[in-house]
Amino acid sequence: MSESAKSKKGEFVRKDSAFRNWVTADGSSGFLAEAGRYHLYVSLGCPWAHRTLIMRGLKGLDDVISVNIVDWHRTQPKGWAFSPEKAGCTPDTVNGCQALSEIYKMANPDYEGAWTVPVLWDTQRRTIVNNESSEIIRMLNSEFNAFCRTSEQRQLDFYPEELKGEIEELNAWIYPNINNGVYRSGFAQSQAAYDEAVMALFDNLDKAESILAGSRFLAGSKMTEADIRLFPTLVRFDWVYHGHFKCNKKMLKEYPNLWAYTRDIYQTPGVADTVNKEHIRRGYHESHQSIEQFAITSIGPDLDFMEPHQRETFA
Ligand SMILES: N[C@@H](CCC(=O)N[C@@H](CS)C(=O)NCC(=O)O)C(=O)O
Repeated sequence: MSESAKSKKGEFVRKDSAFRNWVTADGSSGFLAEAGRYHLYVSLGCPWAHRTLIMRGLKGLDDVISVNIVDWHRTQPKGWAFSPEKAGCTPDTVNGCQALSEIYKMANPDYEGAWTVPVLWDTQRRTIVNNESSEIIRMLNSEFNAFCRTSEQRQLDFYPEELKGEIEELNAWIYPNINNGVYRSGFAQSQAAYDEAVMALFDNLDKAESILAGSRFLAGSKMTEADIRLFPTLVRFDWVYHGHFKCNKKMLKEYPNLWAYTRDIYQTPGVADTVNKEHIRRGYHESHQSIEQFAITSIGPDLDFMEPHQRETFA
């Protein structure tokens, strides 16, 4: 289980991404925003890569930034590979590589970090611009406005000036407790680490549920980056986190507001096409088989055996 992480005391810790350059509208960073120049490598199972596909879809950049999709099954030690013969997977149409590791080596022959998705590749300078999803979505939100399909999509700003502070606060709360909280539960290597992570996860889902009881989106009436970052975790919850990652105190669909909110985002034009149930389910189950060895006892669902049964009304 590399998953770009090390464990101490059985806790799961995610490593930082290595490539941190920025594409800008004016090219001052050395990476000018241009149509057809940049390319995304993603896994449809990966929630971090999923953010980038959602932002690309919402901003109408499908024809501007091309995408390749890796095999849902990440094998060891090869990592992500291209398996165009499998449903929903593509070849590497830009570099003709067999595995994502080759793309990292092209960008930096000395690179020794994890070969993670998403990767934003520059076809002109033939290097990785950035492999940190939170930064890639910021670039797609603001730097490619000249190329959005419609003027409405050009106007869309998921990180508006007046909400920046609130969005940063939401991100700082949601990332460790929910986005990464499911991983901290699923990848825990001790019962104590799991117990702590799973309790915190559900406490924080309760908190999100109460925010969404009073507001359509996390930061008010408009969808923001914070929603785009929460949705990939929620859409995976009942398919994989509930069972495979043992986040099974409740199903997402038992939270009326979180479940309706997830459907609201799913039904937003451009989003449903980014959700692939088979890549998500098979990706987690086939890529993370080793987690079963830790024999963690799951929290189990909340059950109220004292709820009135009314069976006595039968004759
Ligand atoms: N910080 C990165 C994390 C990306 C990440 O961890 N991706 C996982 C897939 S969900 C991966 O590619 N792991 C491969 C590995 O760790 O070897 C981001 O948000 O972009």
